[in-house]
Amino acid sequence: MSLYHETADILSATPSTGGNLKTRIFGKKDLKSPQQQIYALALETCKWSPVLKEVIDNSDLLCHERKLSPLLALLLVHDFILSKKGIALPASHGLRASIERHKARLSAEFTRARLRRKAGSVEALREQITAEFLGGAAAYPRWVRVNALKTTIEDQLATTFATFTRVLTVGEVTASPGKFLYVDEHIPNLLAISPSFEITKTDAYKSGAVILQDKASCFPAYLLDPRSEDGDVIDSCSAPGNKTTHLAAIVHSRVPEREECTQTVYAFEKDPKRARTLEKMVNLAGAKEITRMSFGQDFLRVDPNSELFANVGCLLLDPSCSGSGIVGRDEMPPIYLPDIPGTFKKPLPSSNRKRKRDDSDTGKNTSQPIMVDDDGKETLVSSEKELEARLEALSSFQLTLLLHAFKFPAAKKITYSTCSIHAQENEQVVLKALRSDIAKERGWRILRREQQVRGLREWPVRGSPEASDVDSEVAEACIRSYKDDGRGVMGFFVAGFVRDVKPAFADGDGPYVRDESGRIIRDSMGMPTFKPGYGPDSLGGGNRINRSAQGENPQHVEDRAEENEDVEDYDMDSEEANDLSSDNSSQGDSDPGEWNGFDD
Ligand SMILES: C[S@@+](CC[C@H](N)C(=O)[O-])C[C@H]1O[C@@H](n2cnc3c(N)ncnc32)[C@H](O)[C@@H]1O
Repeated sequence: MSLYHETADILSATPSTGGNLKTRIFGKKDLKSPQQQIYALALETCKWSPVLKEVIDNSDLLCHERKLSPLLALLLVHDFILSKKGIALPASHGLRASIERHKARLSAEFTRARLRRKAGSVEALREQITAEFLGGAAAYPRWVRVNALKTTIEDQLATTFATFTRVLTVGEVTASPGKFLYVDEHIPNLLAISPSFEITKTDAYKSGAVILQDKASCFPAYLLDPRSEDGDVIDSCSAPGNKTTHLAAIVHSRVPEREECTQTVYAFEKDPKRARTLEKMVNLAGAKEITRMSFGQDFLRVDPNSELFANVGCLLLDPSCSGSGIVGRDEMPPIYLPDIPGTFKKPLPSSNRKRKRDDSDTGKNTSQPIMVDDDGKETLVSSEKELEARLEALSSFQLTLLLHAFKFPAAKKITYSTCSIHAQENEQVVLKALRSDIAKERGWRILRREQQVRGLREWPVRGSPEASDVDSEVAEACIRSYKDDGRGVMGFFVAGFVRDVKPAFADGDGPYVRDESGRIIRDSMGMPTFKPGYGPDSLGGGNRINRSAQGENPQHVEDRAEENEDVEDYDMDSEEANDLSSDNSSQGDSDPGEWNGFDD
């Protein structure tokens, strides 16, 4: 089936199919065309559909080409008029011919549609259409993290953003159309720019010099504040890699000139498919030297007492969560279909097809909302009870992960974050962790507000006192953000934990016990550390290149990266591009396999 038929199928699926555009595409296993190409075509066609509908209706295309469905016509005319490469079919293909036969008429109608909108050029029309399409989302700026591994904020202000007008508040960025820019006051190297600007078309974006990352999503790495004296860093749940590359940039920025970086960022990602996205992002961001990735590795299976991690002083935990803080998560984009000749005008599909299960055939609307977590995993939540059960499962996994992080012998700083607004996944996990035996044994405490890095100490939105069991120190220490509160960020939560650590291997009561080969077999608490099948020892060392173990040929990774180039014509932002594989299931579904080693 062609790209156009597959995309039409996705867009014509009834609301009962459930899911938003992303989950419908990336959750589908049997697509022949590249998922990101289908996604970009579908999204751009929806965006342009008010104009394309006019062009198709006024040119009588569907009267002349009876075999074309309205959706197929929209998709083909989109590419014919707006894609640099035109229709992605051989010149002799019937579908392509059915559009190109009407070349003159379609082009003329497109010009008329542009002039009716008083747009002086196609570029001006594109800006107008993008702003209209963004609708409510236009209240959110585009957050752009300047990647210190590749460039500086000064360079970017003088090049990529040279034509922007600098404003003093984030609200001004979205208040009126145009090109506005705000240098964030809380997070270093972060900019907010007008959402209609097509940053994905810039060299800075394509080269990884700038990364699209919501402001709140920059909180964890900044709060963790890894310094050279903190040793190595772990990112336990890494894909698609926004925070991993942010960590690497912070580590890099602290290496004195002419000195080598001695720190390593270890990045774990349980889902092998998402791990490939992580790899692409790490490479593009120039973070490969500092980062060591372990593909398909469950962080819970990592032995904290392995020698490889003896120098790990910081851990960032950003586990799977309900994703309830994500902006625009629940919606399918509106699409305006051309009229079918000889029929009554079809009413336009509702502009916000809310994610409810409805049974259009029977006329019954069963209204069963679907919860999509931040990995794209879908759960039907038809009652409060089901939501509670889902949150309970997520929070128990999140707590397990946090308690596992507490076990790293040299660790002295941890951040825990979610893009959820639910207290069960946030303050409640923090409280349970603080009250745990391991926290008490190892001396973990909350990172109090006054101890936090300046930007986050000054960030005004804090944890909920009720959710923190009225512990005001914990509530103040927790950092939150809410969508729709005018600050232009997504809903997010982060808290930090700290403890004092004596010099390496002095954790707890005494030194480690090693076997003849030097391997640690008992930790400082006298507990055995080696379990067969766990940790790097089980495969004879942690530095093994693991691609072949997964049947992954490095060349294939390159090939896929090249395939993705095809979507350059479309506006696909990094969250979209990076979140290529939202189809994984995130919890409790892994083969309790073994250590896969790090990619070198
Ligand atoms: C919220 S996303 C991480 C986003 C990432 N930190 C970023 O900023 O780009 C959670 C990720 O954790 C992965 N994950 C879930 N459980 C895991 C585990 N036990 N070990 C390693 N990765 C895990 C999921 O597959 C998912 O990719």
